[in-house]
Amino acid sequence: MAEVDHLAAERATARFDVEEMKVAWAGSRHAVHVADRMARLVASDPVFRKDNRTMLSRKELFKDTLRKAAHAWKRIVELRLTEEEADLLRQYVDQPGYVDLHWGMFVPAIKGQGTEEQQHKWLPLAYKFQIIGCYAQTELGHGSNVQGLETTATFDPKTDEFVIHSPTLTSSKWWPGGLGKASTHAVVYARLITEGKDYGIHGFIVQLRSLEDHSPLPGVTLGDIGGKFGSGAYNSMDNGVLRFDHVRIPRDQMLMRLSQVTREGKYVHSNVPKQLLYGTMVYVRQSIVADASKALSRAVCIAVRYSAVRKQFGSQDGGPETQVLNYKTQQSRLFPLLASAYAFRFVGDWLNWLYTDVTQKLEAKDFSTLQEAHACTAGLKAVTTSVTADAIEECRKLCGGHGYLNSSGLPELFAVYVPACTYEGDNVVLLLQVARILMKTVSQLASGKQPVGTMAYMGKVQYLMQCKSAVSSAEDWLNPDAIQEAFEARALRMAVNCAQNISQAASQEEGFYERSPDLLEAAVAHIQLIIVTKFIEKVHQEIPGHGVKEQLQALCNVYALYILHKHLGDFLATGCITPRQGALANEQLGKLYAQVRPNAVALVDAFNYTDHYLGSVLGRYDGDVYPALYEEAWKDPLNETVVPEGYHEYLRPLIKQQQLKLSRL
Ligand SMILES: CCCCCCCCCC/C=C\CCC/C=C/C(=O)SCCNC(=O)CCNC(=O)[C@H](O)C(C)(C)COP(=O)(O)OP(=O)(O)OC[C@H]1O[C@@H](n2cnc3c(N)ncnc32)[C@H](O)[C@@H]1OP(=O)(O)O
Ligand SMILES: Cc1cc2nc3c(=O)[nH]c(=O)nc-3n(C[C@H](O)[C@H](O)[C@H](O)COP(=O)(O)OP(=O)(O)OC[C@H]3O[C@@H](n4cnc5c(N)ncnc54)[C@H](O)[C@@H]3O)c2cc1C
Repeated sequence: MAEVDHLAAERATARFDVEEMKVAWAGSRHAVHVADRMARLVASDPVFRKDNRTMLSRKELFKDTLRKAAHAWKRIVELRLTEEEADLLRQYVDQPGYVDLHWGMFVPAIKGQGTEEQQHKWLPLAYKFQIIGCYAQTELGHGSNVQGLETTATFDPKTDEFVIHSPTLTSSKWWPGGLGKASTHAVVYARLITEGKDYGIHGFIVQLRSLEDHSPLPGVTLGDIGGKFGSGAYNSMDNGVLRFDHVRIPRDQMLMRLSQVTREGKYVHSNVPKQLLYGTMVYVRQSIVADASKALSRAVCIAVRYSAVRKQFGSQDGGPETQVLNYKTQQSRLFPLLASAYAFRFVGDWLNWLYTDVTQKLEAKDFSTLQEAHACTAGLKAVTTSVTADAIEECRKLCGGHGYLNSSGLPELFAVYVPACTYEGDNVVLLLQVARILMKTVSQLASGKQPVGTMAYMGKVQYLMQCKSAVSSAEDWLNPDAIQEAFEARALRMAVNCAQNISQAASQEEGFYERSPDLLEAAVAHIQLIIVTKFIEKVHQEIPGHGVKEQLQALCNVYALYILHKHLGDFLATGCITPRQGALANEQLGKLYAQVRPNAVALVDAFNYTDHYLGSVLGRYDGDVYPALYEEAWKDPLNETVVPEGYHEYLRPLIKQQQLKLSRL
């Protein structure tokens, strides 16, 4: 705890119990305690220091990542941490590295697509780090279009092996994290060819490097793909390139849970949907949604605390300067982001529940919710990452000039975060998947088929296509039913409009292609409806703690009315609300910001982030920003010498030359 709390006055104005809000944010009292313990464990360990990260060269940064990963593993083993604790510890280490892909994709791919026998063989090795794995799907020529991958896995019945080959330059695996330098193994996605027939993309476990000296195995060419956006940031990750020259692997290294190749080379597909092959991506997409709320809340925490500390311009009578957080423009830019952080947290929790539920159903051979899981994970991944990436940049601007310094933590957070809009599915490509499912659902309405899950509202088509909002005062917008109805009507009408336009095209495919920009917006409207709905449902639950429910209610309204205001064109164009009702929503939004203002600092305190995890001099808990900024500047390598290197070669001759010229005048 800080000795001098420059934000004490802010904390004193909070009208709710911060400790109970921590519980609401984390999900349970247990979750708060575990997270707290792990965060402090990391913060107090000098190996996990990260304040110098942006000053390291790529090689130093990579070595630092290896050191941190090894040390984290040592601590996990020494302290016998549970899986939950270990995950949190890695999160607080806060440096992207090969372990993210090992635990996040390699292990889940084997769990999801390997037979029990294969799991029994490979998982214990992975769990003990006797092998290190990555997920090698994307190629130089194709990422989004998975069916377009070119790597081949041709079965050779003579030797009972698959021959893995990269037939073209564009078939080189390109991007997999952990592949470049660290992984010994990969789950490689390749076209399965047997008995002369191409059966499409399947997963194979392939060893890449020697377990003795880490050198590439014969026929394997691999390395790192090069430096990436920003200093520090995602450059700690060894995203890699990989080519195979007729590399042989035993037949039983094909992941055979969904389909098999027999000893004779016969292809057998189990009676399951082929999309289960994409299961690892679905799993990671849902975890990326949870991650979005973490990244967004970090940026917002920095911007809120700093905005409370920073003062600009005085009162007209020469009194004290104004905290920039008191400017209405600052509030209208910042508070919707604060509300979004909470919204994403709760929708992330719900998505995690949905994913668990779908997984259990799949195990019982019930595939009925697969489409719902795909639509929700793809759509929520796309919307939450796009918003978060933009929001981090907005938080940088909200911090003025100091936000541009590395020591603010925001440039690195942005650089680390933006690829989330691309990896695990480009956001536009994913939203078009949602749109495809929306169009399918609309087309089935006429046949009387009742939509289910998050599409259930579309079943109210008769009502939602003609309903008119009853809002007649700003306060009416505080009614969750009014909000819910407006969002449902907007989403449905946008989808139906798209479907009608598509039906006028020469073919469904051509119509979809022509209308894809509108479809994107319809998909966003549907996903925003899900986020609003889940926030409203959360607030309806019993939430203990003085004032906690009231604050969450206010944030829920901020989120919904901000989206309504931002996308007013949609609501007006579809006739869901009138211009007057739009103006009333904006009026209410202003009142809500005033309600949030005294609670703002406490609302970000409830994220319970240590100064180490935040990694920002602007976001310090104690608000003592200026001495920290001043001190940080002196740590820059440029300040190691008073006179810079290069002075004698370039500056002195220049200055002397000018002096000489002047003296000749
Ligand atoms: C400051 C420091 C901070 C440190 C913090 C550290 C954090 C670190 C976090 C690390 C997290 C992540 C690391 C990044 C790792 C990245 C990994 C990757 O990127 S792996 C590669 C991912 N690749 C993709 O996502 C590719 C995207 N493309 C696709 O998913 C598909 O190809 C698709 C869906 C676009 C098209 O597929 P296809 O052509 O086969 O399908 P159709 O469109 O024809 O659809 C057919 C049919 O299938 C249904 N479908 C499609 N996908 C799925 C699915 N996943 N599940 C279920 N069903 C699916 C689709 O709806 C159609 O259904 P139908 O009924 O036939 O209409
Ligand atoms: C940091 C990072 C880490 C990654 N880690 C891994 C990993 O561990 N393993 C792995 O296998 N891969 C990984 N990837 C690859 C990643 O999954 C792909 O980059 C991603 O799926 C996007 O595919 P792409 O690069 O082919 O983009 P493209 O599909 O080429 O996208 C280019 C543009 O075309 C647009 N576009 C493409 N298709 C359509 C369409 N049908 N309709 C409209 N517009 C379209 C996109 O919106 C985009 O604007 C990683 C990528 C990054 C950046």
